[in-house]
Amino acid sequence: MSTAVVIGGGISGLSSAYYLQKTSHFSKILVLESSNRLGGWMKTVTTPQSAKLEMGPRSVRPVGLAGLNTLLLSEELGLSDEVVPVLRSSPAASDRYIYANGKMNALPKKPLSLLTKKPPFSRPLFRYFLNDYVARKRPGDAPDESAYDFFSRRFDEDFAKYALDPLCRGIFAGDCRQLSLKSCFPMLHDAELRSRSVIIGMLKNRTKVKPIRKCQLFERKQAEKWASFSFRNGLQQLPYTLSEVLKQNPNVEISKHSSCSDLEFNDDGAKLTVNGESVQADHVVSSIYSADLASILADKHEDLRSFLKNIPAVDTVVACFEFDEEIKMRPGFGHLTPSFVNSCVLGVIYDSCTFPEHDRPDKKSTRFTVMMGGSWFDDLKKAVPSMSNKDLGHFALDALKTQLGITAKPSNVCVEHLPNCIPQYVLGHDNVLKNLSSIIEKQKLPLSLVGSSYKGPSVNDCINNARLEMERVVGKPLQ
Ligand SMILES: Cc1cc2nc3c(=O)[nH]c(=O)nc-3n(C[C@H](O)[C@H](O)[C@H](O)COP(=O)(O)OP(=O)(O)OC[C@H]3O[C@@H](n4cnc5c(N)ncnc54)[C@H](O)[C@@H]3O)c2cc1C
Ligand SMILES: C=Cc1c2[nH]c(c1C)Cc1[nH]c(c(CCC(=O)O)c1C)Cc1[nH]c(c(C)c1CCC(=O)O)Cc1[nH]c(c(C)c1C=C)C2
Repeated sequence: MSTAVVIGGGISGLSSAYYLQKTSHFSKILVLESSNRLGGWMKTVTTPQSAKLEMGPRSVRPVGLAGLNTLLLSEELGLSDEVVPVLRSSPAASDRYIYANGKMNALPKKPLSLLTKKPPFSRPLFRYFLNDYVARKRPGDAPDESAYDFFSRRFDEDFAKYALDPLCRGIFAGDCRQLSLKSCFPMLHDAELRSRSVIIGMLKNRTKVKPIRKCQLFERKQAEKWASFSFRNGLQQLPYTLSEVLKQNPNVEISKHSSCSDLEFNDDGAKLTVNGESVQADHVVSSIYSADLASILADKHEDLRSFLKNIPAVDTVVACFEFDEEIKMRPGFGHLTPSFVNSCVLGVIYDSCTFPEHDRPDKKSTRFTVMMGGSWFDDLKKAVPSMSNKDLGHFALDALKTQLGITAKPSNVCVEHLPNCIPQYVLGHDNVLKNLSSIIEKQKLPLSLVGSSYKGPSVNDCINNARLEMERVVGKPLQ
């Protein structure tokens, strides 16, 4: 009997177990989750009036191979009729704003609008794109470059400040001056190597994704032109359904309230300590934050630990609001704030515009999410010294007032502090990954590293990277 132990019951751990149980490579798969719920950062709170509040991710983009993989998985899990799509024609897909210089600035969405100067930018956007055409190219072996330096060099510093800076806050809750271009935006990095202009290089590299087998959800997404999607009961429905499907397999055991506190590899595989008891495994899949893995690894794995600890992560505070009235405002997905405008408040999501299906069904209401902290968590601590959920809620409500003019009293407020929730791919991240793989390979450790710490933070990345790694373990493609 051979056993695989998966540490962590978030989307990465559950997808790893799902892909593993498709083969008979292991006769037993044990998923350990330290908390009392599955899903990790994917967490939907349902209010007593049946509104859905997303405390973590809220939508998935069905683009690229990884997006297709999530559609395939959703269909396999029987979730096709539960999908709630956002169409490309919806303002929630096309309209995004930057709150800067005291007002809301719509990001250009039509090619013609690139020709005129649109605040907050000081020049028409096509001028930045001309810069890209004549910009100095760096050799392929040049040292890792920050996203900010790349954008300043290729486009303009103004563009980096007003467009890239908020974008990095809206994906990594991070500082573009510290994030690695190559690790955070590999497509841009590759485009520069391939072409004189990054924009042309990106356009050239657009490949048509084709499913390896019939996928009705993919066909629907193409026909209906989806920009993103969630599920009827919120995004948490995906990990919950995954766990329900896994529980039907007698070879899989999912154990909540099971914290792994020690992990040591030996000649027989691996020995784990779970709630004080010893568990033996032939293979270990770690889906937890890399520095948390470092903290449970035995001293003899110091080489591995030192690289795992080298991947920083940031905390965020998520504040969800529900107002029992219709709040009239410009439609869109939401707005972001550049760090020089308001370091603590990263941005606001207009949830009711994106997923009206998640509003309470019995009366008109409006939901918003304010995201705070990230790389500027210390500034948030200074602004809200108590860091109590109540005070953080008031601080977020103040931002809604200043940035959107909302003065109504919310009927529901849900605030959560998410520690180390977004790993940061800072300069040198690619080297850390190379070192980790090389140690695992050289020492033949029966260890898989999956999860948002390594090769992409999106839900799509987490699921797709879990599949790719499980394929490596079992030595064959898994569909
Ligand atoms: C606020 C926020 C908004 C986001 N928005 C989006 C979005 O809109 N779209 C998108 O695609 N992505 C988004 N993301 C990113 C995405 O949600 C995450 O990257 C992804 O959910 C991470 O999943 P994971 O399984 O890798 O890790 P986690 O969700 O962290 O799962 C790890 C699990 O392991 C458990 N665990 C930890 N230590 C132990 C231990 N020692 N023993 C046992 N169990 C342990 C934890 O309790 C947890 O359940 C967002 C993330 C955040 C935080
Ligand atoms: C704390 C602020 C954050 C907001 N979203 C995230 C954080 C950390 C995390 C996140 N958001 C997206 C992804 C997936 C990226 C992908 O490759 O699919 C992650 C990890 C999606 C996303 N959200 C925004 C953008 C521009 C993107 C990229 C993909 C896309 O174009 O849809 C915008 C955005 N995010 C946040 C806000 C307030 C916001 C506003 C417009 C919050």
